[in-house]
Amino acid sequence: MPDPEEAAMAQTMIEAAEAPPAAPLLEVPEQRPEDRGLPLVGRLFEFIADPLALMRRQWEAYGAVAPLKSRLDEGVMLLGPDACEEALRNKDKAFANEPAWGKIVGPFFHRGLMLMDFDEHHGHRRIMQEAFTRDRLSAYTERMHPAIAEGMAGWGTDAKFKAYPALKQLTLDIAADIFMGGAADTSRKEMDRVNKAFIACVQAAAGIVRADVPMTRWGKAYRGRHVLEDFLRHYLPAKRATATDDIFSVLCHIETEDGERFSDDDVVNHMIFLMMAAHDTSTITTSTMMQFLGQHPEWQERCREEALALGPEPTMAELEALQSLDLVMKESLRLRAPVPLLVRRAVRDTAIQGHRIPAGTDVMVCVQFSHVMEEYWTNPMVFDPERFSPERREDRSHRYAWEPFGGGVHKCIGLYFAGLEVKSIVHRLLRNYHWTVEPGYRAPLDNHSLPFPKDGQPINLVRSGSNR
Ligand code: HEM
Repeated sequence: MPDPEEAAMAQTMIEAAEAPPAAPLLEVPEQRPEDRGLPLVGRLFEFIADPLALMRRQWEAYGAVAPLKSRLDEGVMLLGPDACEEALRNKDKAFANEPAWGKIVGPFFHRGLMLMDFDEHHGHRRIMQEAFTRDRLSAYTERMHPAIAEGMAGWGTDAKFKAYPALKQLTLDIAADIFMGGAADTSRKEMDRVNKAFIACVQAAAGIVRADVPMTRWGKAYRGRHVLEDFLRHYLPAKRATATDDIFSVLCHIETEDGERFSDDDVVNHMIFLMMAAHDTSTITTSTMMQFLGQHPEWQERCREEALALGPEPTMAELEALQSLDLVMKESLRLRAPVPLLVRRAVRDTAIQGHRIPAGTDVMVCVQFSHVMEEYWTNPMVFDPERFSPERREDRSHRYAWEPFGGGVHKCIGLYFAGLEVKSIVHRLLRNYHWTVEPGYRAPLDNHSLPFPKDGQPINLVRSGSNR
């Protein structure tokens, strides 16, 4: 009997010998002089003004693999789901996260899961997976409802309600409970300082001076990181001592089947990253949903009917079965991906879509552009949640046509958590409020870090129920 492994290897060799020779690799197109942008920062300001417009211009000028170079960086933009898929699947392990994300958020979120690579990332992800099992998610959901009810208690009727800052505060309050399990030793004033420290870290992504210089975004973030570390280390011994169902305690106690656990440093680093990863993304998604529901009363009513059919504190399974809300969430994530672009660095020579990508190249995986390409979506700029319905499933036009949570080994580990949090918030809003937004309103986005509405996203909010 031939050894099956040897037989398979022989078969592979025969196939390789018979395969037509690989086509020679193309070079990434030369950047046109008019696309050089400003000295040093290149096209940064063009990106900040309108990322999608820049992505579109690049696609039209160069196609799926577009040069984006400045005096400091050798970059390539990947446009369209084929190119994005190749980079995110990372078949030959040529792309690393740490050197790319590290340049943007590194000192403040170092050793967070997204900033780890290859075997180390795999090891940490296996442990962290234990914090996101269905049982755990179900426990977080139960805890979330009272935190949301309390956070929303102060909201009243207001013709110019600023939805974005209110939701940001709400998701911070939820995080204090679900992630931290409360912070009994910390006064309200001290907690505000911690929140500010956290926000300083998040905002560092848009810093132009990338060093510890006082008063700059990075300077503030360096100090912020210290505040966060001190805060978490203060509570660490108590969290290690007693297992509770907040994420901080869970990270202290989880272990894999092989008995692997997080060290104290790991717990602190993962906590800081997790809070960052969960916070702005969920806030942006919720506020986008509020905008579209305010502009499309028929959808708001449809979602409200489903919300009223359930109690005020639905279980995880009930939330997952809210069909209309799910369609609205997917469509909102499509039109405004909270993370519009992912970054990688080639750590060895590789190729994307037949183009040579030398080691050292920074690549930008342009998720948001895939979401609005006419090749994959009908009337892509129109809010049409039904496109995700079982009859249409436009997102199936390509495996990476809709990729708000990324793909490959770094795909968002919190995507189910995010769905539960966002839906729990909107569920309660639908039961207690009606709201409208001007049909022609377009949120003026600040794109320095993740895209948020600069005007706070005013809505006309009318209270219609009493914490039901
Ligand atoms: C709507 C909300 C969210 C969106 C759109 C989102 C999006 C993403 C994306 C695009 C990535 C991939 C980054 C990359 O490949 O470079 C990612 C990774 C990650 N996300 Fe989320 N996220 C959301 C909510 C959350 C929440 C609620 C948590 C935690 C509770 C979380 C934790 C993480 C972590 C830990 C990673 C790194 C995973 C890894 O590298 O293995 N995210 N997220």
